[in-house]
Amino acid sequence: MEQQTLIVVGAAIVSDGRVLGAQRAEPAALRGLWEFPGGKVDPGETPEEALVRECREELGAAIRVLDQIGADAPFPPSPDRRHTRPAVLRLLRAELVGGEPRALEHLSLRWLSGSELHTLPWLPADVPFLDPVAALLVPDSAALP
Ligand SMILES: Nc1nc2c([nH]c(=O)n2[C@H]2C[C@H](O)[C@@H](COP(=O)(O)OP(=O)(O)OP(=O)(O)O)O2)c(=O)[nH]1
Repeated sequence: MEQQTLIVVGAAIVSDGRVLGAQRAEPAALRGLWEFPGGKVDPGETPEEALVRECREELGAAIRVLDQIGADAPFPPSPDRRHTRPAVLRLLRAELVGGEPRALEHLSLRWLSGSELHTLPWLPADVPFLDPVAALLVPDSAALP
């Protein structure tokens, strides 16, 4: 039987021209790399519901999901085999509607301008999304008051 594709949703939360980047704590092979907050869509959940849940759990914040950025990007099984199904990363633009994000499960969080976005080591699946996300941001921090 063919395995169903695992959808991982990430949130490009944009506020004041910056996007929220999150630094992974685990697994060891991914520790220190940057990602968009989010996670796997659970059975019975829509991708949007999963993203709202993940942001509440990981950031302690409420978001509203807007539209999808780019197309689903396939990525390989996780190095620790926590998932072995074919997987795609779906990036959804979102806005904060409640609470200030906190690093409840990440090593750190940063609000990134367009130029800062490209200076960090991202998970490989995220790299193709950086240019379309940067287009939504102020070009660099110096441009902000
Ligand atoms: N959250 C998130 N995961 C990403 C991104 N890019 C990327 O390749 N991934 C990968 C890393 C993991 O292999 C997988 C998501 O796993 P996860 O551990 O964040 O998901 P989860 O919270 O649902 O995990 P679990 O502990 O319930 O198993 O997707 C991204 O931008 N955000």
